[in-house]
Amino acid sequence: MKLLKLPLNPLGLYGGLLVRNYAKRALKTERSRGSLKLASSVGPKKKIRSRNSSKDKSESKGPKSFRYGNFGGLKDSVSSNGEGNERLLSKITDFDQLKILPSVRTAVRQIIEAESLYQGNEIIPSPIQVMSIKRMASRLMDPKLQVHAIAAETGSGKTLAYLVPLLDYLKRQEVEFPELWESLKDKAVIRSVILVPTHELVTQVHDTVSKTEGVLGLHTYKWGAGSPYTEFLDKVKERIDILVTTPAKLLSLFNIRMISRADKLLSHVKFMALDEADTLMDQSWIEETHQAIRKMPNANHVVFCSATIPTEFNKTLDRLFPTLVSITTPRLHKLPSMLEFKMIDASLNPYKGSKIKALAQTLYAIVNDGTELDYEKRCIVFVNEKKDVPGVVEKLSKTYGHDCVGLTGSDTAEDRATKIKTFLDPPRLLRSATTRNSKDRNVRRVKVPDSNVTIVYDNAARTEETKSPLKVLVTTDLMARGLNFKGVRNVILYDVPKTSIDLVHRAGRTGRMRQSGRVFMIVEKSTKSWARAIPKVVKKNIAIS
Ligand SMILES: Nc1ncnc2c1ncn2[C@@H]1O[C@H](COP(=O)(O)OP(=O)(O)OP(=O)(O)O)[C@@H](O)[C@H]1O
Repeated sequence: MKLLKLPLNPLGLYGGLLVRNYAKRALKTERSRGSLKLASSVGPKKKIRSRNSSKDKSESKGPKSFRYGNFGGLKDSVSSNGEGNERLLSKITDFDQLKILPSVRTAVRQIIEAESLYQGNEIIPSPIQVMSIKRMASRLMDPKLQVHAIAAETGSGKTLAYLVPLLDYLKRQEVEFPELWESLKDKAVIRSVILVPTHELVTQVHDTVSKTEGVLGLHTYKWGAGSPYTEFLDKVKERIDILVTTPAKLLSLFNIRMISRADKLLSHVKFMALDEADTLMDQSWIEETHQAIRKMPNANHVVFCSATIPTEFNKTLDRLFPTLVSITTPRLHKLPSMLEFKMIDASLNPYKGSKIKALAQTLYAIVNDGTELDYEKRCIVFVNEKKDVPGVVEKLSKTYGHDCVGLTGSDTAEDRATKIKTFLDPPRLLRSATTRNSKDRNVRRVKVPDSNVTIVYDNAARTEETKSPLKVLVTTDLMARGLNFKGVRNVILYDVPKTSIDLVHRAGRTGRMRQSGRVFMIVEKSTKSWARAIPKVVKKNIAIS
């Protein structure tokens, strides 16, 4: 499809353009002083090329870097200014060294203490947090539009990487622009918006954001699946400093009869963040996302955030926002460093092609391997197709007796929230750490034939009072994005993911923020050639592209 390139104004203003592969309409973007005006021109509706029809370039090129799946599709992760970043990251090891208001620093520490499972001796900013806070602090209050794209590996603390600048912006606006603040503080306005793709993420991100209300006196609101309009209206009357919602929900503002001027509510939004941005800018989302962004024309800051930068997404952002500043860490597109990656070949004995048997064996190994002895174990099983979830759940529950739930987009929002809670919460302590008499504890290691899986039999895990129950969640990519499964140590890829993007996000549900984690991938005749290299890629710390 020919790209329709319209003239770029030397002052950085830019005409419309055709967002290839994603949008059906030309996006016409122009920028006036300090504000972003996105007006869609009714560009000719272009047929969206289906992703599978595009010949995957990596197939023709052969394995230049580690390309994976039908089409790798990840932008080669050359992090900008590698040298400089290394120096910066070695110097800054404390939030006190970052230019943020003391009250915001206090709020950040409270959030991390309340939420993080990482029990290091002191709280230190993660690399992406250092880089994004440092980068944005320098011109945070400039009246001109600034666009940033934050990208780092899964579980690296990206939420705070965009939230800290947002909090600092709101609080500095109050202090440095007192007249403006006086005119806003008692008004029905929304000051900033965080857009995410799923209602689970609305809840998760708002749980974090709401922890700032006490120390920073901010009014936050999550407008999720079940939130009634009347509740929203009550909240907005009291001013909403940070609204966490989805693009569709934000757009529904314009369908509420009781709100005559929804545009006025959003005219004061000065900071917007799009988390899991490559999803929000994907072909199935971009219409809504584009419209939602257009409804906030006076934003000073637009921050895109993701753990993966698909090539097309990168091109789209470059064309939509030529002044965009990308902030990436050297670990972008690498699987978490603490991850153990194991493969089970279902085509070999004893599975003889049965993936469900391979899955059952892996779960058996997890139950009996003596890990997480004093805690309830949890495992997430990812399948490629929603239609396969019930069958896998049925087999695991009925044939193998596992405590197993299935979760897909067909579930109601309430059911999804109930089912996922056990996996998002920190691990449940089963009993005080029982001392095991080491002399009668024996551990046997049995290697599963033709695989790199070793089953560790630990008798301490098998006696009734110390048996660790295992809860299993079977789901799809719907739950692979952004969800912070706290302390989940095991992810099983029942199907080989179709793309590198899916692989990175699924595997990234474990091994988060310097914690250990294991990924077991079940391969079969048709997939093992692709997948064979992955354990080495992880071991050698190579980026997946
Ligand atoms: N500086 C820090 N020190 C310790 N723990 C942290 C720090 N920053 C964030 N965390 C914790 O790390 C975990 C992962 O953070 P977060 O969910 O923001 O990661 P992410 O990069 O957004 O992951 P994903 O790419 O999967 O969305 C959370 O439990 C969070 O509380």
